Amino acid sequence: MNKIIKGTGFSSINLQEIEILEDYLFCINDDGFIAKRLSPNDQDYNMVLKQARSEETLMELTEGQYLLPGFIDLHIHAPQWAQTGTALDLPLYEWLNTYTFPLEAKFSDITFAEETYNHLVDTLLGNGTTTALYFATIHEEASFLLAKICAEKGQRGLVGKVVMDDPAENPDFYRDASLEEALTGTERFIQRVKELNKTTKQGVYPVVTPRFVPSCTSEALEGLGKIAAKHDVHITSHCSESDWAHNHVKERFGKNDAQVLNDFGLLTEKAIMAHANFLSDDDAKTYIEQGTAIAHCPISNAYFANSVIPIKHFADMGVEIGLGTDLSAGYDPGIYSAIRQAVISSRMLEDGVDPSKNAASRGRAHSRITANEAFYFATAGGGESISLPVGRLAENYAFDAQIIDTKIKDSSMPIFEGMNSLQDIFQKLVYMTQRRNIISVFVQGERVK
Ligand SMILES: Nc1nc2[nH]cnc2c(=O)[nH]1
Repeated sequence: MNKIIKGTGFSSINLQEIEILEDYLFCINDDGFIAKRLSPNDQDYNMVLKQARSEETLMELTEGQYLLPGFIDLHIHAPQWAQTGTALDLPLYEWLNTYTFPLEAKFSDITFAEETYNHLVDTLLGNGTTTALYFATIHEEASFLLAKICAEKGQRGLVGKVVMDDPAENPDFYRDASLEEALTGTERFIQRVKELNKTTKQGVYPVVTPRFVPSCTSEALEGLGKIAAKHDVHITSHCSESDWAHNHVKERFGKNDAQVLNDFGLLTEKAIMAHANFLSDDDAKTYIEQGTAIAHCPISNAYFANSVIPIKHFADMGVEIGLGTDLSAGYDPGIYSAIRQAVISSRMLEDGVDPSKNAASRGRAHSRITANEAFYFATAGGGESISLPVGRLAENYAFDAQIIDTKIKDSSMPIFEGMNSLQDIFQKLVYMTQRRNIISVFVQGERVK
């Protein structure tokens, strides 16, 4: 074994249940997978422990330290890192045109891209995000640079070079030069990232990325669907995010976003669609049939989605769901905040928000999710969404993990001797971990923080 980690970890079994892996040994092989997981009751436990000690391959967590799976961010606009924490005062359409497109246009400058992307990937790893699905920009070089930075820093990156080719919908200063260039550039990008992946232990993956239906011509959407099928790659986009975006697509095509994307071959097992607030039940059934996932972005939804997505309803139907920060429509680079906001927003949907209405008609019943469910979305659900063996501290999964130290200096974690069960501690980790508590991060068995 390459290394053996001894400690207490938490990992999702399913949406509701968390496994408490008390004092387990996690045996990591040279390829960075968990080859074996041993509990203190297992016969081999003491022998493996002794051997690891003598071979100096053992890493032992100390008291107050816990292991969690690394988080998976299913929706993040890398160039928008530069404006994160600002510009949240306008509705989606105006926000895109006033702030976001002018910023993204600057990524023709590779030096600016390098500075922004290095800082972002370091920040995400520091916050426990071991896998990220990125929108880059329309620029091939800057998009490829982002994939290279992920590869070098040890993050599992899924990177999309964005397509937005419709002259009627995008500004002159920021759109693809032509349909032809959008499609050939996408194919070239896919080939370059696939080549890079051959020498990247944790994997980097190209993603077909029509920005959203309103920004693309039908020819581009059709071409991208064909390219995704030909190269068997991931697909991402935005779907039915806001009143404006949802209605715009309906007016143009006479049907919902999800059905349009499906008609163009853009809803597949490897497709991840951000937001999806206005999905109908028929749309959700299409997602389930195709194996397409929702990237739930609860913070950004509070600013731009005009609604709270009934995420519990879609989870109960069986849609695959993960979480996204949606920088910079969301302001926090860490998935912990997305977990917390997912719970809070679902509670507000269930109870309703207008105190002038009576309680019985104020909210939408059965909408709340638990911390366990939101944690599932951030880990195992994210892994299922991208069809990769990540998001669990389980055998045959990549060892992507974060070590949380609850006793570190200046920690704000109220855990007192003998007061808290491990179930309580798990909840405190979910609700109260801050960046300073995340003392180590591993991706594919390699320590990256
Ligand atoms: N939240 C969000 N929605 C979008 N819809 C199209 N582009 C974007 C974007 O950059 N952010």
